[in-house]
Amino acid sequence: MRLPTMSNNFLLAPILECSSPCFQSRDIKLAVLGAGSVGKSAMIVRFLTKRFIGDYEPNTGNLYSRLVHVEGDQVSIQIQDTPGFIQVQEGFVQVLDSLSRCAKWAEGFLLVYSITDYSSYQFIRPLYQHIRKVHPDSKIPIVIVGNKGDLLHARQVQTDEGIQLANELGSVFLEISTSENYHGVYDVFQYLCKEVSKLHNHSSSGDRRRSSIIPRPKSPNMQDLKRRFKQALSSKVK
Ligand SMILES: Nc1nc2c(ncn2[C@@H]2O[C@H](COP(=O)(O)OP(=O)(O)OP(=O)(O)O)[C@@H](O)[C@H]2O)c(=O)[nH]1
Repeated sequence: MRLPTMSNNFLLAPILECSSPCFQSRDIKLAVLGAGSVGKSAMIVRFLTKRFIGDYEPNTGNLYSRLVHVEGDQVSIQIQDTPGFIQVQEGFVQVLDSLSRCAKWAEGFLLVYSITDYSSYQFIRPLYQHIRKVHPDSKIPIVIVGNKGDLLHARQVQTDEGIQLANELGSVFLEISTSENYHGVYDVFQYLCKEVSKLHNHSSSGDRRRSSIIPRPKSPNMQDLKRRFKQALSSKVK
């Protein structure tokens, strides 16, 4: 299957339609970032369809929308697939702009490099720092993924390097093969969805707590009302 190239960065997935209408009030918004052809589109499609589809048009920023199950609950997720920034020379400003917009929009991030491409690994740190800069106060979940784990003969990034980087940045790390192992991809997206859900729950319980300290409107004082009613009656009688 070839996915059509789209220029609209925030296009709502015409390719992978929702399995049923997306009625949830609060979507989980994820973004998949990485420099070059590290397998971002393949990972998203693998997660949503379970299939590995190996051939894609260069990605210009598709948004996928779908209902999925997270810990038994059905949730609506949106996944932004972002272009491989570094390789794009023309319209560089526009690409950076789309990165910033995406960083502001998403609530959970997947930073992907390919174990066969050292430069894609080197791009993870600045990406991570950019996201943290955009969300300075939040505990926004970020997972670092070393993809193409099946291409051992072409490995340029050692597993230890991935672990070390993630430890330094305080992030979660996983090395996976999108082509050979669906479960790795599934685990990564499930983890992110759970973490974002936790943040949603946390902020909504904050809302509940806030609303519980807002003073309830006072109910009318019945004794006072009765007294005034009696007074009014007795003055009429007079
Ligand atoms: N061997 C192997 N190939 C993979 C894997 N994941 C993706 N690929 C291949 O890597 C190439 C790039 O995959 P894409 O999903 O298009 O990568 P992308 O990051 O979306 O690339 P851009 O569109 O340039 O941003 C394709 O030929 C995929 O088939 C993997 O785990 N193993």
